[in-house]
Amino acid sequence: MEITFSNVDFAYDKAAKPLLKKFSLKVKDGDLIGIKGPSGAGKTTLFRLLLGFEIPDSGTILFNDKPLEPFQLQLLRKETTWVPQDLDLGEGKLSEVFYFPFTFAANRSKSPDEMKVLSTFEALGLPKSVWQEEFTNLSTGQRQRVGLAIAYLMDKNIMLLDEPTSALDEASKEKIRNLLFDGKRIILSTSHDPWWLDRCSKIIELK
Ligand SMILES: Nc1ncnc2c1ncn2[C@@H]1O[C@H](COP(=O)(O)OP(=O)(O)OP(=O)(O)O)[C@@H](O)[C@H]1O
Repeated sequence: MEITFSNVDFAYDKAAKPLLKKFSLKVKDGDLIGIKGPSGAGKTTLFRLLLGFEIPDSGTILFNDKPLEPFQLQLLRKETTWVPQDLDLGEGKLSEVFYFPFTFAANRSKSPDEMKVLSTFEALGLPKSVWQEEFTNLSTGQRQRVGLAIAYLMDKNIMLLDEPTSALDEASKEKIRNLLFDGKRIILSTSHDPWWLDRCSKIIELK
């Protein structure tokens, strides 16, 4: 698979200076991309453009060499998981809310049994006890690892990770990298974390 941003300009406020100016990037299977830059530089906006929530003012975004027309966008979305920095699964015990992302048609076939979920939690250093906890009572780092567990279990070819290590200790970071990075899928990550950026195959800096 291949994703290409070619000379993309984008502004939310069309009267203001563009947020992204002539942004170009080519990524392919096995790439682990780190996108860094100050808050507000447009890192998350790149994900929104890729998923078609925003449209470039000029330039093109290609998925497997084809423009993101509705059909191609649908194909891309099917292949993609986005893990936000602060996952919100709503109210309820984790064992109840965990399956919500697996209720969507594109993910239903990936819905894991409880044993698989708990063994993934173990691999990410999450104690089994969190399964019966209220999701909203989990720590930020635990919620983040739940999001990454969901991404792992969905097993998509493209992962968009927002600050994947921001609330994690070094041991957990290592576990997450080992679990998610299989050398085959595309991982696009926003990050301020030198530890994570050091392990990326390519770093993009937004000003
Ligand atoms: N839907 C929107 N409508 C208008 N402006 C927006 C919208 N989303 C983001 N912005 C603005 O665009 C700029 C870039 O936002 P973006 O979330 O892409 O930044 P970021 O680099 O991911 O920041 P952070 O590191 O804080 O997450 C910010 O100034 C933000 O306020």
